[in-house]
Order: sequence, then structure tokens, then C-alpha cells
Amino acid sequence: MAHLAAGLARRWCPSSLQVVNFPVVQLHVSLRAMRASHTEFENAMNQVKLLKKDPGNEVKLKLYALYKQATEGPCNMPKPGVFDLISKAKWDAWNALGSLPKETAKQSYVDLVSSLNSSSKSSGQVEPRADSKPPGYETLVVTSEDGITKIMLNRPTKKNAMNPQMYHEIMLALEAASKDESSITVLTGSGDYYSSGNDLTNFTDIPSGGVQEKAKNGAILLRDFVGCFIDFPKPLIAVVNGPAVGIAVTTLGLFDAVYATDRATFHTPFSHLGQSPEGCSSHTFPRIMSPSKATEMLIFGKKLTAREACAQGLVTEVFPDSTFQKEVWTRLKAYAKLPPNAMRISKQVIRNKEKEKLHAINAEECSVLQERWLSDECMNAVVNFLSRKAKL
Ligand SMILES: CCCCC/C=C/C(=O)SCCNC(=O)CCNC(=O)[C@H](O)C(C)(C)COP(=O)(O)OP(=O)(O)OC[C@H]1O[C@@H](n2cnc3c(N)ncnc32)[C@H](O)[C@@H]1OP(=O)(O)O
Repeated sequence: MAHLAAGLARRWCPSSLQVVNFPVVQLHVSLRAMRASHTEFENAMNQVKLLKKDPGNEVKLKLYALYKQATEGPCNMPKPGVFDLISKAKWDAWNALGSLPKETAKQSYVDLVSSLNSSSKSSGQVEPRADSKPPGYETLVVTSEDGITKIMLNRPTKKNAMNPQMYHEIMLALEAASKDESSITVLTGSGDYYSSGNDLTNFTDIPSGGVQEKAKNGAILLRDFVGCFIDFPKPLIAVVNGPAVGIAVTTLGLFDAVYATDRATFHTPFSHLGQSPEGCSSHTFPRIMSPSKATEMLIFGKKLTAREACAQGLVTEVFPDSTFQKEVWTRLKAYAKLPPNAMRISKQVIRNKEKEKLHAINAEECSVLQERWLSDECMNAVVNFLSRKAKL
């Protein structure tokens, strides 16, 4: 490892320093910044060369990977030999990004560089404090053991509402999980909620290009985010530890199994918010639960209990809250011991025929939502929530 570190420090050229590291420092990704312009990307590349402090090999590798992904797309190089440690580390980092879209990688790169800049500005030459946060995701806790990669949404004080940073980090965590040693991947929430869906404060940051640009960037982010669920290659399990709202519910239709505590509820208040269905739910929900039941949820915003959601096929099984964690994890650990290749291939057989269709549906839903976000109905609903006149 020391050899690798020394080699990286010696041989890293400035242009390959460009990387964005979600895990490292808090990223202030606003709607304004959801999609990096070419100029922003170029500026970020220049800023990397001016960094006063060496960001360390882990960050350099991430910068390198994101830069390559942003400029060339998915890793297209032959895998270096095992003894070529530096090239292999770089190849691994790039390859781990899988099919992450170029635009997302570009934005991640810009955000990472910006976070590196602000952290070096705020700390100057001073060494990091002993109690400063270790490198890692800011909005997630990701762990991997017993053949299971667990991605836990971690904004419990905001009921795990999804802000732009969380969307990006989930995409990165899914990409990494798709390539790691685990056999199955789990998404769950910390605290009392699974997730309250889209963070409604996302609507407050108007970019210089105005609301049109904001809506356009939001639609791109949403399409990329949902696309990662459509393409995820291993069994993907939701451990729904509490209420779920909006996009946290719709994406469940793209999971392979959904286990819920009896305390969970499922709610998609799109009409109340002046919005329309996403997460491919316009297709998956009518199929899973019948068109009229889907109408009650997706159009009328009917909230389902966990048992109702299970009766309608959205949830696989419901457990008493008191034994939920113990029972679910015991079961998942047993499933994770099954032959991973067989599970992956079976998922392909079950899901692949639908993938193209799901991507098309995703694109259409995003384009409809892009318009909805500009409507008075949507703006009024968001203002009402933010001014605390409305709670769903
Ligand atoms: C770019 C991609 C777009 C994807 C499109 C997605 C669409 C959706 O997901 S639509 C659904 C959006 N979600 C909501 O409308 C839920 C809004 N939240 C609520 O109605 C309530 O907060 C609650 C029912 C989820 C929980 O109520 P309660 O138990 O009374 O807790 P608080 O309201 O006090 O919440 C604590 C804290 O968390 C903040 N918060 C909760 N959810 C959200 C949210 N979705 N967006 C922003 N902030 C949220 C809430 O404001 C409180 O904050 P503080 O006041 O600062 O403590």
C-alpha cells in the first residue's frame, strides 16, 4: 500500500487530478448546480491544479475516475495486470463508476473540486481537527458485510428527505455496490422514516437561468437517478423501516423485494403537490396493484398502510415493528449465501426484457414532470409546505 501511495503521489499528473469525491467533504449541490456547464467543468479542472493541499490518493483516484467518466464515458480500457498497481488502482476507480452518465460525473467532479476548495480555504494550512468527520458519504451510511451491501439514507432529522447530494450519493453507492463482492444490496433509512421523498427545499434555489433551467436540470437528475434502479444488476431489496413518501415509494416498484415494518405507510401525494408520477410508477403500479388501485395512490394520493401495500403487491412481507430488524436481517443473511451469479442471472432473465421500456417510461415521466414543476399548482404547494401551511 505504501508503494502504491508513493507511486500515485509521484506519477499523478495535474490533469488526472480531476475527480469529484462525494464521500469526502460536504457538497453544497444546489438545483442551480445540478448540471455542470462546460465552463464550470473547465474551471474545476483548473482549480484542481491550484489546490494548495494534496487531497490524498483516495480523492485523487475519485477525481481521476470522475474526470474519465465525464469526458470518455464508462471505462473502456483493458484491465491492467495485477502487478501494475497504480494503473490498476486507477482502472478500478474508473470501472467502479459503471454506467454513471457523463453529465452526472461532470457535476460530481465540479462538486468535489468545489468541496475541496472550500475545505482548504476554511482550514488554510491547519491540519484537520481530530474530531473532524472521516471521509465518507455525507447523506448515507454504506456498509458491506455478510454478502450484503447496505445503503442507509442518513438525514433522520429531515425524515431522510432526498436533497441533490443524496440523489448523487445514492447513484454512486449503487454503482459501487453493483461492482463489489456482495451478493445483494439493501436500501433502508435511519431513524423513524424510510424517506419523506424529494426534499421540498430543493425548489427554493433558483439558478441564473431561471425556473426553466431549474426544471430542466431536475428532470435530468431524476432520469439518471431512476435509471440507476432500472439497471441495477443484483437483487435489490428495500428494508422499509418507517413511512415512505413520493419517490421513496415509486422506486419500490423497481426493487426485487420489499420488506416493511407494520409502522410503515406508503404515500404518493403527487396531485396535492401539483406534480405527476415518477420512478416508472405510471407503469409499474398499475401492473403490480391493478389500474384502479394505482389511481387511488398515484392520482388521489391515498396513503396505504404496510398491510394494505402488501395485499396489493407493492410490499413483499410485513413484520411487527418490535421484531422487524432481527427477522429481516436474519432472512437477508441467509439469502446472501445463495450463489451470487445464479441470483444475478435470474434477475437478468426476470427483468431484462422490460429494461428498454422502463427507460422510455422514465424519460417520459421526467419530461412531464419538468413541465409540472413550472406550474402554479406545484409552486403554490411547495410554498405552502415551506411556510408550514401544509403537511401531507
Ligand atoms: C429532482 C428529483 C425530483 C423527484 C420527484 C419526487 C417527488 C416526491 O418525492 S413528492 C413527495 C415530497 N415529499 C413530501 O411532500 C413530504 C413533505 N413532508 C411532510 O409532509 C412532513 O414533513 C412529514 C409528513 C414527512 C413528516 O411530518 P412530521 O412527522 O410532523 O415531521 P416534520 O414535518 O416536523 O419534519 C421534520 C423535519 O424534516 C423536514 N422535512 C421532512 N420531509 C421533508 C421534505 N420532503 N422536504 C423538506 N423537508 C422535509 C421538515 O421540514 C422538518 O424540518 P425542520 O422544520 O427544519 O425540523
